Amino acid sequence: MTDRLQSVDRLLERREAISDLGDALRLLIEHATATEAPTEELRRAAERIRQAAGPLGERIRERTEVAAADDLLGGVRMYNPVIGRGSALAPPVHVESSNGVAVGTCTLGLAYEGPPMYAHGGVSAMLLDQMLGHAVTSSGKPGMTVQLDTAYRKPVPLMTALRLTAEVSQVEGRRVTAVGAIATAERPDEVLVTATGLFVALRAEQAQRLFGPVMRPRAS
Ligand SMILES: CCCCCCCCCCCC(=O)SCCNC(=O)CCNC(=O)[C@H](O)C(C)(C)COP(=O)(O)OP(=O)(O)OC[C@H]1O[C@@H](n2cnc3c(N)ncnc32)[C@H](O)[C@@H]1OP(=O)(O)O
Repeated sequence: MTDRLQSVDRLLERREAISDLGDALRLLIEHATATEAPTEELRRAAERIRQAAGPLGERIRERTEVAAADDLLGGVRMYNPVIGRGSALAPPVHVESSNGVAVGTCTLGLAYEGPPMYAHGGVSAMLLDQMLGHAVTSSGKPGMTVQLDTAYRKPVPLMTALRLTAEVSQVEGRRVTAVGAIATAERPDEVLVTATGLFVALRAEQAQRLFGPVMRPRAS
């Protein structure tokens, strides 16, 4: 096997391990949010979790470093808080996108609760910001969100399969507008939340100023 294939194998193995750890963390968060276990059990669990966290903290990256398992240009972000399979914060949303259109699926657990039984409005906005970002990126003109307007029409139920959609609606020079919505998978035509986002493609000097350290090739 060539070195390159071996390194690809190692990368895929690492991503699989990161996803596995992400799954375990999401299970932990969901159980820790839903638990009515005895108080003593909570104290024991806190101690065991601190023990598990210790070794993970022994080798950590700086803010200016991209995770070794990520591929920025290839769109792999293992710790993104919406789509990252390694992120304890991410549902995670599974997204397919092309030509300015994105479709996502996820189910939100009790950890995302705002009003009882329903998603927090900030979570819905976060999901939609990400979805709009995918639509915009897949249109070939990636940018950063400069404005996000959300309209909450009906509450988003937890523990229910959701369907998220987004599409580019307007391109004006460096400004790209995208619109998106959240519905349940069962009733995709019943809109629960909508969003309109304005994205701005960065000028070269803006990209350098904001992302300079992570744009440099990794030292091997
Ligand atoms: C995994 C793979 C897939 C990838 C999928 C990725 C999904 C990620 C989704 C998450 C996206 C995010 O959350 S991004 C994170 C949140 N966003 C941010 O932190 C952005 C913070 N904002 C900024 O740093 C700055 O605003 C910049 C650098 C974006 C733009 O700089 P600027 O100085 O404001 O704007 P400038 O370049 O001069 O001008 C750009 C044009 O946009 C206009 N403009 C700028 N802001 C606004 C505004 N709020 N409303 C209207 N118009 C605006 C200007 O008037 C100008 O128009 P004209 O003169 O040209 O006509």
